[in-house]
Amino acid sequence: MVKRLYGWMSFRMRLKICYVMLCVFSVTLIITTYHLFGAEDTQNEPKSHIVKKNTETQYIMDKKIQELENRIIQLERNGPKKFPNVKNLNYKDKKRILVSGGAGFVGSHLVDRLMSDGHSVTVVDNFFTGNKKNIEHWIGHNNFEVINHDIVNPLFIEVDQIYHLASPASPPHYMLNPVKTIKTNTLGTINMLGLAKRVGARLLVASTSEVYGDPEIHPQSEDYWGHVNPIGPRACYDEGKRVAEALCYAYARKENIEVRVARIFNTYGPRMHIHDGRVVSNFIFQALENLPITIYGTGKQTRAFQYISDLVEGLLALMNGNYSFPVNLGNPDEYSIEEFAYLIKNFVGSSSPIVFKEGLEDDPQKRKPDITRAKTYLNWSPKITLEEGLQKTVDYFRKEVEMSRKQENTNMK
Ligand SMILES: O=C(O)[C@H]1O[C@H](OP(=O)(O)OP(=O)(O)OC[C@H]2O[C@@H](n3ccc(=O)[nH]c3=O)[C@H](O)[C@@H]2O)[C@H](O)[C@@H](O)[C@@H]1O
Repeated sequence: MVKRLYGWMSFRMRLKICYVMLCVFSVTLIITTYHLFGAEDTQNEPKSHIVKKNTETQYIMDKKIQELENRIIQLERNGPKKFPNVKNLNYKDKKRILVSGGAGFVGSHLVDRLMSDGHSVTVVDNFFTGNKKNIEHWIGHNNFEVINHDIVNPLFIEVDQIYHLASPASPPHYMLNPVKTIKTNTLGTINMLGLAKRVGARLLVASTSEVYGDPEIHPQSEDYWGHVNPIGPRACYDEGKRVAEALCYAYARKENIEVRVARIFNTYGPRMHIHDGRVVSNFIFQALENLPITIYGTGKQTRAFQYISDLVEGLLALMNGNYSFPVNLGNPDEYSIEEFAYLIKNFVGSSSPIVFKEGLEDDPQKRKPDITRAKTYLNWSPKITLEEGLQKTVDYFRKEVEMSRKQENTNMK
C-alpha cells in the first residue's frame, strides 16, 4: 500500500513531505533539549533558591569582568605607555630636581608640576607613607626616575635643586614611631644638606606651622618663635622640623648653601589617604560612609585649610625666588573644627551624627597663617576657595571609597 502510494506521489510532493517531517523533528528536538538541560521549573522553585542562583550568576559575571579588566591592564602595560604632556625645555632651562618624599601627598603633586614644566625629576621615597600609585603615571618616562631609599642614609646623585619633603606629616603617623620621625627630620635633613653642599644645589625644606606649637599669638607670622612642648607627643615632629630649620641656616651660614624654608599650614586635596588620620580626610570619609563625624576635644580649636595646588605654586615661587628666610604657605580662611564638621556634613549631604571625643594632648588651639611675607616677597596668595577645593577632594574620596568597597567585596568572595 505504502509502495503504491509512494509510486503515485509526484517528486515535488515527496519533497514537501520530507520538509514537513524535518520541521517536526527539529521542533521536537529543541523542546526535548530545553527540558533536559535548560529551563528548570522556576515557577515551583522557592524564592530563596532563585535569589541564590542570581547571586551566583552575578558572582561568576563579576569574576569574569575582573579577569577581563586585569587582562586589559596587562595588555596596556605591554603596549607603549602614554604619559601626561610635558614641556620641551632646552638644555639651559631644564633642571635636575630631587624630590624627597616625592611619592607622598604633597610630593606627588609637586612632581606632576615639575614634570609638566619639562624638568628632569628624581623621586626618593621609602614608601612609609608615600604610595607608588601617586607617581605611577610617570614611571618609564625619560625625565623621571624613582629611588626606593630612606634618606636617613646618605644619597649620592647629581642634582640642581632639592625639594626636601620626606617625613610623615599626619599626627597619628608621625607619632607612630617618634624616634624614626626625629631621625628623618634631623639625620635625613643633614643628608639632604650634605648632598646640596656636594653638588652645589639649592635646597627647600618643607617645614610646618607646627613649629609655632600651640601659639600664643594669632595669626602666626614668621617672626614668632613658637610655643612648643619639647617633651610632648608632638615633639618628635615639631622639634624635628625646628631642628631641620636650624640645620638649614647653619649650613647656609657656614657652607654657603642656598636654602629655602616653607612653613606649610594645613593642606588638603586628592591623593590624601582615606585613612590618613587628619581632619579633612577623616571628616570626608566619615560623612561619605554616614559614620559618626569625630570631633576631638571641644571643637572650638581652629584651623585654616589650603588646597594642594596653591601650596605647589607657593613652593615653586619660594624655590625659584630670592627670598631665603622662612615663609608661611597657607590659606588664612579660618574655621573652628566644629564649624568644619557641619560644613563637611552638609557639603557631602550626609546623615552622619557629629560626636565629641577626648581632646588630643598639646593640640594647637588656634592656627591661621599671616601670609604677608609670601605676598610681599613671592607675590603669592592662595587662589582656590574651600568650596572648589572640597568639591575636587570629595569627588576623589568618593571614587576611593567605591574602589575599596569593590576590593572588599572581591576579597570576601
Ligand atoms: O594638615 C596639615 O597640613 C597639618 O596636619 C597636622 O596638623 P593638625 O592641624 O593637627 O592636623 P589634623 O590632624 O588634621 O587636626 C586638625 C584638628 O582637627 C582635629 N581632628 C582631627 C581629626 C579628627 O577626626 N577629628 C578632629 O577633631 C584635631 O584634634 C585638630 O584640632 C600636621 O601636624 C601638620 O604638620 C600639617 O601641616
